[in-house]
Amino acid sequence: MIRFDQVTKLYSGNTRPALNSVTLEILRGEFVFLVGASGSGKSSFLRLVLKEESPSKGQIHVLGQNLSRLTSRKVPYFRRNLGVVFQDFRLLPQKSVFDNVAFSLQVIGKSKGFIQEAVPDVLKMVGLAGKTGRLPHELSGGEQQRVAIARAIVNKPSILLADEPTGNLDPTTSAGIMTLLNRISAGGTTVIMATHDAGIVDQMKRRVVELVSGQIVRDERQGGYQTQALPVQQQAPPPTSSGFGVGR
Ligand SMILES: Nc1ncnc2c1ncn2[C@@H]1O[C@H](COP(=O)(O)OP(=O)(O)OP(=O)(O)O)[C@@H](O)[C@H]1O
Repeated sequence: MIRFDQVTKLYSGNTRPALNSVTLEILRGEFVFLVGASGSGKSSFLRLVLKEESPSKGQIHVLGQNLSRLTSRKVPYFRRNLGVVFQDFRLLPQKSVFDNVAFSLQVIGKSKGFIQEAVPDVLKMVGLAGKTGRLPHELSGGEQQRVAIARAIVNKPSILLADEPTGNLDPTTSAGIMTLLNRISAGGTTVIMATHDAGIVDQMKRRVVELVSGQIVRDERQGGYQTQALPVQQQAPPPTSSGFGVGR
């Protein structure tokens, strides 16, 4: 579904690559958390999947296509298979909830009939059936993110990329958004979510890929936000010790 083969991304003017020889495969239907400090390369990874950026070295395959062979004319068609959600929602402020979602279908030429059916369906799925006429500023942050998610999934993409989707939300609202993303994943969509939210990652117990300075340092099946393998060792002292042997 998504394959990175020794992908390096060096932005012009930088001396250190944002991604450094990253090799990774993500299968259909997986839910993957991308974690790592600010600047470790998470957003760059997502932008490369979307072909918003091109790698400096290495190959990327998404949905069976080698992205280096995808001509710029074909990129908009390719992106129809991918939904994207951001931390700051990025809704159109003058358009209603309905129109924000409908707009993404209008621009790809969907018929009026299709839009009239698909938009209410997806708004119901994200729990906004009663708020279709509101403007974004008349919604809470969590509701705005639900609109953004509805917009991202209304065309039934195979892959949903989420860049810190809970970054602006309180823990309870974030939990609601995660329930929604979980449901989308259960429907067969591959979800890749970059996050700094340790609580969410620890709770979900999904695949965790950790980046440090553009390199993958951990890829765990049911991981937590922080590695379990590093030496935060709280082992019981050996039976003969007094129990105060730390540091010896
Ligand atoms: N368009 C760009 N031009 C130059 N350098 C960039 C560009 N985008 C990102 N970088 C650099 O690439 C590195 C990785 O950035 P990236 O945004 O991928 O990290 P991140 O893990 O998503 O960070 P955050 O958690 O803060 O969003 C950083 O050093 C950043 O300064």
